[in-house]
Amino acid sequence: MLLEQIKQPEDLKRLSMAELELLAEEIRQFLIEKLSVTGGHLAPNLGVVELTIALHTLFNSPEDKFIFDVGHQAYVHKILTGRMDKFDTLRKYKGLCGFVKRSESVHDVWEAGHSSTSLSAAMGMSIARDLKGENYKVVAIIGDGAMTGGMALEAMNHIGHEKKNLMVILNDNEMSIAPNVGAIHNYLSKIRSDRHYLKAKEEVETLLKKIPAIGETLAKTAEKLKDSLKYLVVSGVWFEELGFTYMGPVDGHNLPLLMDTLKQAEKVNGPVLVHVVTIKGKGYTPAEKDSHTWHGVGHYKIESGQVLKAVGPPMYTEVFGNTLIELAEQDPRIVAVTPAMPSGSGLLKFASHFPNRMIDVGIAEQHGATMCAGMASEGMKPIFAVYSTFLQRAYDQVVHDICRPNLNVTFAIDRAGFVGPDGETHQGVYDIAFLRTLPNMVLMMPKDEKELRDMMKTANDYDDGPIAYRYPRINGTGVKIDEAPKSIAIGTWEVIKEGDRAAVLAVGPMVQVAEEAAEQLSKEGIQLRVVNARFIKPLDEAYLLQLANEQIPLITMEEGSIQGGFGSAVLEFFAERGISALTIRNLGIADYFVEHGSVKEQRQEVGLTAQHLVAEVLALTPRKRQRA
Ligand SMILES: Cc1ncc(C[n+]2csc(CCOP(=O)(O)OP(=O)(O)O)c2C)c(N)n1
Ligand SMILES: CC(=O)[C@@H](O)[C@H](O)COP(=O)(O)O
Ligand SMILES: [Mg+2]
Repeated sequence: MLLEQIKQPEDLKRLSMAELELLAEEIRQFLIEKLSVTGGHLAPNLGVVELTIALHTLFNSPEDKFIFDVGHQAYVHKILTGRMDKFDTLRKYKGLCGFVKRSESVHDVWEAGHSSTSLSAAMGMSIARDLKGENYKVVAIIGDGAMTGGMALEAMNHIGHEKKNLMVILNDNEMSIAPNVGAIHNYLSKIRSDRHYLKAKEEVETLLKKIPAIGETLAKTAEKLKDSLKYLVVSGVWFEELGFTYMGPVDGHNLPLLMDTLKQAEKVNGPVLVHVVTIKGKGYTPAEKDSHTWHGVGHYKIESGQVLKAVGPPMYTEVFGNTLIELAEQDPRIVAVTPAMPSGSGLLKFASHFPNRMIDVGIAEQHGATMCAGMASEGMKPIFAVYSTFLQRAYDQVVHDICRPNLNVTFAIDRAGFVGPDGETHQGVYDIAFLRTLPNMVLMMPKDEKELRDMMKTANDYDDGPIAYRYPRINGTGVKIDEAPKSIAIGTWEVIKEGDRAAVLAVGPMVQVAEEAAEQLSKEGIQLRVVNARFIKPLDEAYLLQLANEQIPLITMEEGSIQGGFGSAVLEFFAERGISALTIRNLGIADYFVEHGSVKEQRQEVGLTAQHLVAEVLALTPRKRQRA
């Protein structure tokens, strides 16, 4: 196996082209086999096998810098940089990260997870390089989906103006997670498919080569002819207009051609964009046929291509999608907006019911949020369906365009809390802190999927400004959800279980954790009160004052950052009222980023389990345990 001989990129340089092509196939088989057990981003990585081999063969990482946009397509890079033997731990707790990770390798120079940052990082590294008087290569690898992200366009604008020496590899597989959307996507399709342009360009180039040593003038004229042909045939090569030398489109699976093109690109002065056309899922038929599903998968059977789904009650996401259909049938104001995550956000079925009321704006959270504000200002009821972590990208729009003018935008915040294998770049653990501080915002989290439905109804009946419900990337509890959803009075909490030893104010899935702890404690005669703190903003102030009067020790519990989170809100509430003689503990995520693993392992790591809560209650109220 050639693959076993590749411990570092320089090992590639001694291979023949035929061996490199054989290596590509070995890497494909390796990925298909390993990921059938670990799961992961299979289709994106199958699409960049040749591209990654070419980059590591022609350039010299880590002196030359490879910047992978999103970084979900860096498995081949990891294989070629000495981490092949760690793939059994891919996305596992304390194992190989599913994204680029500086602490894993000197070859990992830029971490991401969120899309469209690579060009800005490349510009920054190029400026630093030039100021240091060095001359290494800076190469950004960005997908056609990521290219639709606003940051990428901001960076293109700057790069094209400054004319720094850097290379952008546009990996164009026509897919975001779902089929790519937008004018840039359409433009790329046009360039990709403009056969007569490509043929005419080849003819002109062949003709030029046939003319023996042509004079300087004629050569310049011929070059202009070729360029005008480009402008003539392909309406304004947008990238060239922006100041890049555009090269391509080139077949990203034809290793000799790809390497020739990259060698040419390396000689270009100033910014160069190489348009590489690839097939997402290349080499594994199920993934090629349906790269949407195979963008990110769990375990699967290689032969059948059957992806093994987690058994159990429906995911919160599925309940959200189904309930939104029920609400939309009653309320024509409802429009769902997703930033490139129609499937992940559970909106595919909604889209089939209401094709013109589900809008995928591409990887454009900022645009999506403010577009919702525009719709709300005209009387619609937009539902911005967004992962907690990706909502971070649109924070100013939430503040400036939605909360300040108090517009009727609903935020359906999925992946709220720990997300498991995607790890630290994707944890949905900051939105409580960054939303609860905003005037006019209402923020809820349900204890189960039935309450999610009620919260969706509450939000739909609420027309007094922005309102958000957040829900986790886990299965529901299995509670019956056949009743019509009912509105909940804004700012009211729910006492799940009475108790006098201490009271836990639990947010979302922490209610189940608290109930488990209460059951354990009750066996020892200790009654823990469990309160479903389903409104994070506004707090249930009347109930908090009642708790203060009872002088009962309080524990807040949230799967979110302690700093600025729900617990902080409770502390602020009492402090503002001069109520200080209370015993309060805040359980949540301390001040650090929690890495990949399972949700269970992440909760265990930060102390959000029933055992931790039991210990906290006993420590808080050291009265002796009575045997029941
Ligand atoms: C800001 C942000 N929004 C959404 C996502 C979710 N996401 C991850 S990969 C991806 C599609 C990327 O498409 P492309 O850049 O074309 O890469 P490909 O998977 O096709 O190789 C999306 C939408 C993200 N990572 N970051
Ligand atoms: C790389 C990326 O950001 C997405 O593919 C993300 O991993 C999807 O997350 P879910 O699997 O939770 O939909
Ligand atoms: Mg793509």
